[in-house]
Amino acid sequence: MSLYLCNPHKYLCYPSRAPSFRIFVDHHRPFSSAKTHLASAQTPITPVPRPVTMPVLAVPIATTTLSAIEQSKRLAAYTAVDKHILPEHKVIGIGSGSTVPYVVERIVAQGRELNKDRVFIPTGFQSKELIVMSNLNLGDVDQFPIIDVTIDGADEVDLDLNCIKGGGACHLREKVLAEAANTFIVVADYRKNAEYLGTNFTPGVPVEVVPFAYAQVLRKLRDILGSPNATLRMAKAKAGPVVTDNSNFVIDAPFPREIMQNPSTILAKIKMLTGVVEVGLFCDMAQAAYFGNEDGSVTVKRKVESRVVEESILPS
Ligand SMILES: O=C[C@H](O)[C@H](O)[C@H](O)COP(=O)(O)O
Repeated sequence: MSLYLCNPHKYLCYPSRAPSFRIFVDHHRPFSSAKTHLASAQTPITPVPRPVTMPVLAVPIATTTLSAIEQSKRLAAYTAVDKHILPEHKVIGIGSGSTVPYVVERIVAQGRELNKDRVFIPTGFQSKELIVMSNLNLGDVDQFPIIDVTIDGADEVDLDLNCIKGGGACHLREKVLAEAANTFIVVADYRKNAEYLGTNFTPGVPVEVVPFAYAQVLRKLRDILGSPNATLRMAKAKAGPVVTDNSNFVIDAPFPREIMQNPSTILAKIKMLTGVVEVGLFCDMAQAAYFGNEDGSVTVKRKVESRVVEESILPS
């Protein structure tokens, strides 16, 4: 079998290893409806032009002087890519948020030769655009259900590497890609490195719900599960609620410290509410978290035989 990944900008097709038929990956369809086309080995390769001309390699990172927080995000992202995105890794999950553009920037810097045989799986609209605009090969998790490494941001990470995610409402796809990955790595600035979840990130646990069930889920979160201030997340520049990439709503449910000390317990309870699609608590999923610090060092927390060890990488 040959895998041909059509590059949307240069219209090149890259063959993979096993010969017998070709799979064409159409970069221009929304990833949710991406289709794989089978063709005989003799079929000519037909490029699919992007309907709108977009700049190549336009990873949206400010070129002006970076703030301390942005530098910390970049430091974490660069260090994690250097340690975990190795030449043998061919299927790579790309998370969402403001730290992830630095991940993509560092991957692009590994060079065309390494990246031409790789496929990158997005966790949402933002990361799909990042991948396409960086001239990397786009795939989806239904085509590549086993991912070598997924790197993603987090809203907060606790002592045991449990995470709150979903501040950008991407946690459903993010969790699927984290689960699909042999290695799931988190990158963040120093503000996200906490003892308990909910310490600095106070809006609460993001809960994706199907729209028609939101009122019932909200009521149960408030009255039964102990989050009296749970609220439906409202959009900033649109009247009405935030609508996710999967056409759902998001409830933010803050819980008191005693509940957040056992995130997997509350995760299971929320997940059992009918109408809940996914919960932004990632328990026991990350193998390592990289936190960029203001002094230029990186704090690394990683799992070693089910224990979490912490080390510091000092600025060179
Ligand atoms: O839904 C959004 C994601 O979970 C993000 O990865 C998370 O919000 C962290 O984003 P940032 O890197 O911007 O802090």
